[in-house]
Amino acid sequence: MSKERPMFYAEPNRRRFSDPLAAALLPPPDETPEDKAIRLKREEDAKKRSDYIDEMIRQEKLERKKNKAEVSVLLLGQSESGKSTTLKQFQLLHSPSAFHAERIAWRAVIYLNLVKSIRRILDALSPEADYEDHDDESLETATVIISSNGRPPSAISSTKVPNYDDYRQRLEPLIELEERLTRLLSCPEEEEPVRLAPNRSNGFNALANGNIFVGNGRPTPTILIPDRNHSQSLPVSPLNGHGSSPTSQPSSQPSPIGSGSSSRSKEVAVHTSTNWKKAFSLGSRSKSPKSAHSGEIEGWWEDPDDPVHALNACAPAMLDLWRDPLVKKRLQEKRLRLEESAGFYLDEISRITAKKYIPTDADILKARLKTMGVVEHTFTIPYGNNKGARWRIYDVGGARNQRHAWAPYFEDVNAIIFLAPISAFDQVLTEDLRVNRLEDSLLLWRAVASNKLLVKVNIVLFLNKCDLLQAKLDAGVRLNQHMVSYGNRPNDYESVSKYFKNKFWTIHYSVSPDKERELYIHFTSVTDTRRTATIIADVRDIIIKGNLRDLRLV
Ligand SMILES: Nc1nc2c(ncn2[C@@H]2O[C@H](COP(=O)(O)OP(=O)(O)OP(=O)(O)O)[C@@H](O)[C@H]2O)c(=O)[nH]1
Ligand SMILES: [Mg+2]
Repeated sequence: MSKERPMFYAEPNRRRFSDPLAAALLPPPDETPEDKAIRLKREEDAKKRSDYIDEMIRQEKLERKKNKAEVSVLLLGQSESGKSTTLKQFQLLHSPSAFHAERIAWRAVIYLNLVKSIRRILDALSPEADYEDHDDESLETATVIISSNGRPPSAISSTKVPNYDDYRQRLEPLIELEERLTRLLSCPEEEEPVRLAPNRSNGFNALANGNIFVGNGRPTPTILIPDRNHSQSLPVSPLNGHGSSPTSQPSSQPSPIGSGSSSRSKEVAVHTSTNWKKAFSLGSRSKSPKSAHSGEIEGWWEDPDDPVHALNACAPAMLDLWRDPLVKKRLQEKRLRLEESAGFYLDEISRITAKKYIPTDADILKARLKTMGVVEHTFTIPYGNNKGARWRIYDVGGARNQRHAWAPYFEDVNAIIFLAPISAFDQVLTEDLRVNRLEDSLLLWRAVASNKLLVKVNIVLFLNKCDLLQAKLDAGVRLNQHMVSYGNRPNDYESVSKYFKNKFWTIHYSVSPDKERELYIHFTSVTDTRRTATIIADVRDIIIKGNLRDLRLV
């Protein structure tokens, strides 16, 4: 029989000794056509199974690759555009335990925001304020509506507030409190100049100014607490003349606050590395003998040194001041709109000054800390059935003297979320009172959109502070008085927001090095958690898909 075997069987037969699998797969020599059909069917099924398994393995590899994918997102935009607030929303969604763990610590910032707002009001009420020029510090937290000539109105008020001296006296303890809070938050011994990136030719030089500290690589993350004082131009009043305060800064410390008006007019640097959040968290308080024995949790309200006591004692005076119709009138005359910033807390004085006050999510989202340098946060964000991609979100300082720090992040960033506060059309930059804030946003947007390093980066534009835009237009503020190009179009929210969207879109379209690059535009109010969560989910999908496309995974 073996002799009759055709030649082509000879080779496999020889292989039988070295390759048992090949041998096993050989068709039997006496195979009938029926057997052959059955065998072929069996082999076909086996191949199908094998292909299926191969496909599963390929998918698994793909999934693993996807899971390993890292996404870096840069938050850009001018100062007070809402970058840090957007970051807080990401935290709320994707790192809620870390957000909640820091809840108590935000008390200090909220107290300071409130106290500064009160001081801002008192400064505006002082008779000398009529002759005062608005300097940059005064513009920081309170919106100052600029007149059509681009300058804030100066001495236009006439309403006198008869209780002014009384308010000043009753609120005197807040001066000391402001100093203490600033000191507690700033940890001056750890202060050092912010190192900004080398001055590279990145298209931002024209938009940045001065104060460049050249350092190697990426800058040191720092946060600034904006100071709204403008007391240098004011004669000494009880609220300004706090140099004799027993808690004045010791002269050995590099004074971020200290005595005298000049120290208060400076901004205070707060490094993220100083753990200011820890300093104000529950766990940092030493336990009293009572709590040690009873196991009862001791709250900050039992600590006589906690700032809440001074604040709580001043609450009635703060309430009287904020509710006084003459004060409101005077603020109107001075064209100060405190509701737009830390003034939010003024409507919540009783709740915030309560001894057991715990900041709500909304309070934390409204808390204002100015960022300097670049702060990095990482999250694991799930996508589909994946365990999730590692996201790095960089929150930068948006003030002009911070913009040099952005460029080193351009090279390996996957996406940019650019924030433009469109409610700011009637405001000027703190850094340069000659520059309209919206104009600055448009210039900045042009620089980002045209940047060649960013040609492959997904860009998402948040036209932010839409809630404030709506309120402003409802209050009768006219866009065409600040932007002549708006002409006679209707001054309602729909028309104005559409106009801004077109403006930003046109700039992107005309200057983008890649005309095919998609631009995603959202109208946002990033302090609104529910709506922002939906937008963040959309943005997350866009960025992940874009990232996977770049990795050629989809
Ligand atoms: N009403 C309202 N307030 C907002 C909105 N977005 C931000 N804010 C507030 O505006 C202030 C500034 O926001 P931030 O997020 O600190 O601004 P930023 O862009 O990080 O500013 P820098 O750190 O100076 O670059 C904060 O008090 C926010 O609560 C918004 O959409 N609506
Ligand atoms: Mg910030």
